[in-house]
Amino acid sequence: MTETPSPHVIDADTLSGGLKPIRQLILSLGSNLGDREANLQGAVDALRDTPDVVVVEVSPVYETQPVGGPEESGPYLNIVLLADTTLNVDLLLERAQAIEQAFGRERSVPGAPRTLDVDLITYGQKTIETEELTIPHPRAHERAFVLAPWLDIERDAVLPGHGPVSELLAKVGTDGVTKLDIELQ
Ligand SMILES: Nc1ncnc2c1ncn2[C@@H]1O[C@H](COP(=O)(O)OP(=O)(O)OP(=O)(O)O)[C@@H](O)[C@H]1O
Ligand SMILES: Nc1nc2c(c(=O)[nH]1)N=C(CO)CN2
Repeated sequence: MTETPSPHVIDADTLSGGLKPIRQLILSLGSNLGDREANLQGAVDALRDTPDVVVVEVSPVYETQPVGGPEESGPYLNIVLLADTTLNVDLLLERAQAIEQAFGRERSVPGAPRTLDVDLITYGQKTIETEELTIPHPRAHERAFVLAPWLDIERDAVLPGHGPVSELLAKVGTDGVTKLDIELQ
């Protein structure tokens, strides 16, 4: 008896010879508790130490007024990173959350002050909608604390589904976000 080969789907990874595709990734990092600068620098270092993640650009540091969250929230320091990765997006979220934990992040109410927040803004051109993850980040287009530092490191950046970051930032405005004279390594 001859065996019928089982049908299988050839995905993009298979077509590329089994090599995992490289995705360009935008990450937004924020801190408004503890030593905010040290928290951000530590997170950049931890991402640099992550196998299969190459940090390509680190934005200038911005001090930003808290958006949402409880009234007592203090100002944030925010940065944006551009990285290349071959990690799949679930592993990336896992890594981002492990780094948040390592910096003492406690999850309480949404928007609560935090030592470290790492948000995935884009993952290549992909659109992802699962229970754990929405990519592009659903609020990135309206957040000057994401758009301003992103534009600094990628002048022609485009947020998939929303358009050029320069146009989004012009719409949102830059009230409440101030570029600082701090350079992270
Ligand atoms: N693009 C994304 N990046 C990071 N987390 C995401 C994303 N999309 C969905 N999530 C989910 O959101 C959950 C809550 O994340 P978090 O506590 O960091 O929210 P937040 O930072 O308070 O608010 P916001 O999502 O508005 O930035 C996470 O557990 C994660 O599963
Ligand atoms: N300025 C500022 N405000 C926020 C931030 C942040 O990083 N910066 N993060 C939030 C939840 O992710 C909610 N509000």
